[in-house]
Amino acid sequence: MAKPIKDESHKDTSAREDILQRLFDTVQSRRGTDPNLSHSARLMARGRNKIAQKFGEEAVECLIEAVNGNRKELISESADVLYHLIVMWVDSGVSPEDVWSELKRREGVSGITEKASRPKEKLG
Ligand SMILES: N=c1c2ncn([C@@H]3O[C@H](COP(=O)(O)OP(=O)(O)OP(=O)(O)O)[C@@H](O)[C@H]3O)c2ncn1[C@@H]1O[C@H](COP(=O)(O)O)[C@@H](O)[C@H]1O
Repeated sequence: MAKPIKDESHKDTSAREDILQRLFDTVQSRRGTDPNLSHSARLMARGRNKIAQKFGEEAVECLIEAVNGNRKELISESADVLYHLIVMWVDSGVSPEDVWSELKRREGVSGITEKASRPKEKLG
């Protein structure tokens, strides 16, 4: 039998948001600095397509580790994905608060309920 659903939305997530916020602030501070001294600066200097390509590559590496059941490597690749996602946010002018707000807006709404409420596509 499936486990009952628990509401976890009351839990304090500030520590998790903190490290991502700090990483975001660091990457943002690297914008326009010497690409020889900062990997983030080098990546942003190479442009949005390169940033997106690197994010995609890291995401694929991450899913390969998940599919293969390699927990340790999945953790490492997940950190790479989050770093490259943050570089993409900085480059695109998206702040962590923008994303947290969207997640907060969705809190408590089951994906199943949300999907069922979408307008049905007309056939034919
Ligand atoms: N979390 C990370 C992080 N994760 C991965 N990487 C780097 O990402 C690079 C990925 O290497 P790849 O060979 O895959 O990519 P590439 O060098 O772009 O090469 P190509 O694929 O284009 O050939 C490596 O150099 C990693 O060290 C990171 N670089 C920086 N950070 C964080 O960002 C902060 C600022 O770093 P700098 O911008 O370098 O000062 C650091 O203090 C860290 O907290």
